[in-house]
Amino acid sequence: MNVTASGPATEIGRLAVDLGSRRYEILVGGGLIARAGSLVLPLLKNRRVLIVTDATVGRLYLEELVHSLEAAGIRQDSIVLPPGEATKDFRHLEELCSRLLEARIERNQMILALGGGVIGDITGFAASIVLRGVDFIQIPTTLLAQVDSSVGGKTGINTAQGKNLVGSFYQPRLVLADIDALDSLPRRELLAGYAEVVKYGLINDPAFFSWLETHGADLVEGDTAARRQAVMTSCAAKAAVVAADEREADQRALLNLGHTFGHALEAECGYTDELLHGEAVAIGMVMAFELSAMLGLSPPEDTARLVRHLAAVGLPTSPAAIGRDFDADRLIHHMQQDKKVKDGRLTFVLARGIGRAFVSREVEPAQLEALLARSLAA
Ligand SMILES: NC(=O)c1ccc[n+]([C@@H]2O[C@H](COP(=O)([O-])OP(=O)(O)OC[C@H]3O[C@@H](n4cnc5c(N)ncnc54)[C@H](O)[C@@H]3O)[C@@H](O)[C@H]2O)c1
Ligand SMILES: O=C(O)C(=O)C[C@@H](O)[C@H](O)[C@H](O)COP(=O)(O)O
Ligand SMILES: [Zn+2]
Repeated sequence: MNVTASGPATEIGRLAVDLGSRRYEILVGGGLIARAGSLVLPLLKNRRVLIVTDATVGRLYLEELVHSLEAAGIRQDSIVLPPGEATKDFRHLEELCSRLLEARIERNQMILALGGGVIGDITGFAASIVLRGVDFIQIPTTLLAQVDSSVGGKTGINTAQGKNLVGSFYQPRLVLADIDALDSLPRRELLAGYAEVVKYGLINDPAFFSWLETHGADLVEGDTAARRQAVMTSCAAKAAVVAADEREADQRALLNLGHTFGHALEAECGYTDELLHGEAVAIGMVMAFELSAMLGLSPPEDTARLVRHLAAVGLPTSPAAIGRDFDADRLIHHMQQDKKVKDGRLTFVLARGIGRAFVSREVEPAQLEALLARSLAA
C-alpha cells in the first residue's frame, strides 16, 4: 500500500494504466461528472459523444453530465438501458448496438459509459464491436466499478452457459471516478463493491488489508477521504496487474480471487438481485481461503480474520447467507465453464495467507468436493 490520497476532495488523483500506445489515465476525485466536459474534450476527435447509462444512474447524473458536456461545446445523444445484472445479455447488447447505429455513430466519435459495472461491461463490449471499434470512456458510478470494472478492459455479457462468457479485451481511453457519486449508492451496492476492495488486500497487500480493518467501516459510513484512499489504492493495484498481463496469460488471474466460486453462485441465482456480484465474490473469497486452509497452505486464523472483517462491515461470508440450498454438483458444473479452465482442469486462486495469493491447477476433484460439502453445510 503506497498510494496516498490526501488533499481536498476536489483535488484530482491521477493514476495511469501503462499499455504503451494504449496508455490511459484514471482520474479519481469529487465533482468529476460536473467537470467531465473539459476532462474528456482533449481526447475527442469529434465534438459529439454518445452516452450509455441505466435508468437509475440516468435519473441521478445524466443531466449533470450533459450540462458539463454542453458547457464544453460537446453535443451528445444518450441511450438508457434498464438497471441490473440482467441487462448484461445478448438481447440488450443487440438493442444497444442497434441504438448506437440508429444514432448514426461514426468511428471518430466517443462513447461514454456512465454507470456501474453492468453499464461499463456491456458498453465497452458494444464499443469494441460496433463499426469494428469505437473509442469509449468509463465514468463509473458504483464503488465496484470505480475500484475494479472500469479499469483493465475486460468487457462482456453473461450467456445461458455462464458469467462473462462472451466479450473482449478492449481498453477505455480514460476513467473518471467521481467519488461524490458514491453518496447516492444504496448501502448494499456499496458493500458489494467493498468486497472487491478487500480482494486487493488479500491478493498481495497485507498492509492494505490491515488499513481496511481500521478504516473500512468509515469508508462504508461515508468518509470521503477513506473512499478516495481505497479507490486510489485499488486502482493502482489493478493498473499494475493489467499493465503486466493485459490478457490474463498469467498473473491477471489473481484478480479472479473468489470468482470461480462466486460466478458459480451467481449463475445458480440467475443473475438477479438475490445475489450481487460483489456479494458472491465475498463468499467466494472465504471459500478460496477455506480451501487453502484445508490444503494446509494457509493458516486457518487468516480465514477467520477475513470472515471477521467481511462480517463486521455487513458482507455475507458463506453460501448459507444467500438463503437457498445449493447443490455441489451444479456448482461444479458452473465452475467447469470458467474461463480459467485449461486442458479440462479447473484453475483456482488460492492463498498462503492474507496478501499471499497464487494461482493453482493442483486442486484435485475430491478436494473441491470436500470443500463444497463443508461450505454448503455451514
Ligand atoms: N470488467 C471487469 O473487470 C469487472 C470487474 C468487476 C465486476 N464486473 C462486473 O460488474 C458488474 C457489477 O457491477 P456493479 O456492482 O457496479 O453493478 P451495477 O452496474 O448493476 O450497479 C448496481 C446498481 O446500482 C445502481 N447505481 C449505479 N450507480 C449508482 C449511484 N451512484 N447511485 C445510486 N445508484 C447507482 C445501478 O443502477 C444498479 O441498479 C457485474 O456484472 C460484474 O461481473 C466487471
Ligand atoms: O479484471 C479482472 O481480470 C478481474 O478478474 C476482475 C473481476 O473482479 C471481474 O469480476 C471480472 O469481470 C471477472 O472476469 P472473468 O474473466 O472471470 O469473467
Ligand atoms: Zn469481480
